[in-house]
Amino acid sequence: MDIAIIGASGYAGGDLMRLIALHPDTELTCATSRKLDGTLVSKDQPHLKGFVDINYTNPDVDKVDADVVFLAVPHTVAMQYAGSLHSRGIKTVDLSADYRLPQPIYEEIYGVSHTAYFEAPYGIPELHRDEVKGSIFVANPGCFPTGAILAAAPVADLARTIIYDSKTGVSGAGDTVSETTHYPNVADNINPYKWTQHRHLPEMQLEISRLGSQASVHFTPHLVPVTRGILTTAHIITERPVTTDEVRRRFEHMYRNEPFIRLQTPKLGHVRGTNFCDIAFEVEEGGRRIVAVSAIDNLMKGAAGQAVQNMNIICGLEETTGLLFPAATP
Ligand SMILES: NC(=O)C1=CN([C@@H]2O[C@H](COP(=O)(O)OP(=O)(O)OC[C@H]3O[C@@H](n4cnc5c(N)ncnc54)[C@H](OP(=O)(O)O)[C@@H]3O)[C@@H](O)[C@H]2O)C=CC1
Ligand SMILES: CC(=O)N[C@@H](CCC(=O)OP(=O)(O)O)C(=O)O
Repeated sequence: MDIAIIGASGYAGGDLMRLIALHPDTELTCATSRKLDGTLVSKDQPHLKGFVDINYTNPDVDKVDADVVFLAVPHTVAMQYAGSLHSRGIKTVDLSADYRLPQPIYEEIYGVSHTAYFEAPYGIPELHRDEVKGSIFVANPGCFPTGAILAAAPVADLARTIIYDSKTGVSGAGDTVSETTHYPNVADNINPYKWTQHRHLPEMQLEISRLGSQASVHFTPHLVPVTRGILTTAHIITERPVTTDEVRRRFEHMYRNEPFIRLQTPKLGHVRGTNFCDIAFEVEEGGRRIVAVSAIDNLMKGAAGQAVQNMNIICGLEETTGLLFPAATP
């Protein structure tokens, strides 16, 4: 299958190229960057030398001819491309936020009018596999929501309140340097940000309610001095006392056939560079609080890895193709 990546020079685009190069059924035929138009990809991303030997091109979406297109451009930009791809029936996985939310919520949170809205499945395959399967356009979820939703999903309907506390690596901010991501401001530091109103909160709220839960959902992210990874601690306050056995049964049942969910102590080093989401939980004495923790790589299960998982599904391939490998650790 021919693959085009719009926004290939970014962090998510870079990981997509790595995965597409190793995938047995795909060939990268188009990798776009406006700033690097005409440059050999491996000159910009030397780790891909020997794996990707095409030049970046300027994006011209009406001329994109591929079996699958990945949109790895910022939110509000993806919608400029999505309408044309959708109407031409080209299979697309959008890594931006442009199709993750109902239009009115999107417009309120992102402060823009949506110019090419249509409904798309929310691409967490573990929760929406059948919808993804029947679609040609998938909204790949946000990185924080992926880890947060998977941590609480098996017990969401038991919850009265869910409080998410996440620690994220700096690559989540993309490859643009800002004061927040400047090395001396990140190193040896932990910085909370958007304490109560992060733009990913509505994604979490919506998915938790789709799981049959009335819980109120809260979220605070922290920037930590690592490059990749998100560790999320979910404090799940329950409506009634629960037991460890009951909670264990729920986690084991929901994730019994999921190749990318591993029920084991979550550590960033064990998922780095991979599409795995590691999850563990503990029930507080008295059974009124479940502490569930997840670890993902924000650029993999949080972006490019999950996008390839979704591509495999919409293309009728084995879901794990090109994605089953362990982390390099330590
Ligand atoms: N980083 C992460 O952990 C995650 C990122 N995402 C999402 O994936 C997408 C890409 O993120 P990330 O790789 O971090 O971002 P980067 O800033 O690292 O890369 C953005 C890419 O988009 C291109 N681009 C930017 N503006 C435009 C434009 N107006 N038209 C065409 N191309 C454009 C850039 O190249 P050029 O400017 O040269 O054209 C570059 O290739 C975003 O929507 C992001 O929110 C999702 C989950 C996690
Ligand atoms: C560290 C950092 O800045 N992280 C980003 C989220 C990562 C991301 O890319 O968000 P999407 O998945 O919606 O694209 C943030 O907090 O806004």
